[in-house]
Amino acid sequence: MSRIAILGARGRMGAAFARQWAQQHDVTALARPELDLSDLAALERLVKSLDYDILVNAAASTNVDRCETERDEATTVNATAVGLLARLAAERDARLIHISTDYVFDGEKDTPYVESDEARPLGHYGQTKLDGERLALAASPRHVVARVSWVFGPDKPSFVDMIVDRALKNPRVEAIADKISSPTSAEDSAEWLAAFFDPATPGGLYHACNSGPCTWQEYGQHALDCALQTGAPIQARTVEPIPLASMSAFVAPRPRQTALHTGKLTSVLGRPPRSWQDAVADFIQRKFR
Ligand SMILES: NC(=O)C1=CN([C@@H]2O[C@H](COP(=O)(O)OP(=O)(O)OC[C@H]3O[C@@H](n4cnc5c(N)ncnc54)[C@H](OP(=O)(O)O)[C@@H]3O)[C@@H](O)[C@H]2O)C=CC1
Ligand SMILES: Cc1cn([C@H]2C[C@H](O)[C@@H](COP(=O)(O)OP(=O)(O)O[C@H]3O[C@@H](C)C(=O)[C@@H](O)[C@H]3O)O2)c(=O)[nH]c1=O
Repeated sequence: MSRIAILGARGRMGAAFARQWAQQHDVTALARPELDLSDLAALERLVKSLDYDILVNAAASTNVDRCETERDEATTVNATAVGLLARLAAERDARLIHISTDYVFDGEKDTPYVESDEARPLGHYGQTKLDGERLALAASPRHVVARVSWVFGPDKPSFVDMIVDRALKNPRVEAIADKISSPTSAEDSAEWLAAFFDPATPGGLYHACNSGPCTWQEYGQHALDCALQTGAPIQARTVEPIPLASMSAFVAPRPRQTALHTGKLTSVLGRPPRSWQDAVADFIQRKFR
């Protein structure tokens, strides 16, 4: 049994971590009301008062467009606070597991990114997350940075819920068909990341998403197909393709291709993460059960 402190415990990933790990471990789950990452002095006081072997940071400024305008807040929460957490964990010989993103990449590569590929963010969100990664990894070789992408899970709606909800209400739905990445089940990631509770598992940078790339349109179409199989009264059966360039509301530039290669995680787990299709099917079946 490990003593695990989770920050961001009411987020899409943090809530899944808290629920799953509490079954076997001693979990302290902290959300923004208890702990605000933008108040660095309060953060230091509170984290110093905690008892933990593993500190997990799933808190972040995750609104990609807002990060472009609220730049200082994004820098403090996604980078400076992470450096502080990494130092505090290292000082007590504990491991930090910090969650990062595919948006550290510029998306110019045509094949899935590996951990050693150069990161070149297009926007401030990606830049602050990259800065956070570097601060975390510099503080201790035992710390872990897990990059995820297109997260979905039962604790907070995501793109998958949005597309299914639209298709329940409308005869026509559309999604971006010229942007590629690798969806990540929050619940699966809780299972993978538990491998790092063992101090013998090497620290460092890992890509931690479900197996296989897809476009946003393919991701949405598969979610609709799975919802139809459950008998859900879906009106729109086809997700119509639209180009990324048509998303006029997007403030930050989005990378075109950020699928993540999971070979390094596979070597830790002894098996590849299951496919994104299986993980989405499982999620949709439970959503409509
Ligand atoms: N969602 C996605 O598709 C992706 C997410 N990621 C990364 O995964 C991690 C988890 O994201 P996810 O769970 O999806 O996102 P959520 O937005 O669901 O969760 C982030 C949590 O951080 C909390 N938070 C934000 N600012 C602060 C603050 N100043 N102090 C304390 N808590 C704060 C939020 O609190 P509140 O609820 O009060 O706002 C929220 O609960 C993040 O590091 C993100 O960068 C990476 C790639 C893709
Ligand atoms: C893909 C898509 C999104 N949208 C909307 C939904 C939402 O309001 C807005 C932004 O969508 P998303 O949040 O899915 O996209 P985005 O903000 O780009 O999501 C990112 O989140 C951060 C945290 C990450 O780290 C990235 O990996 C990525 O998943 O655009 C559409 O209307 N149609 C679409 O086809």
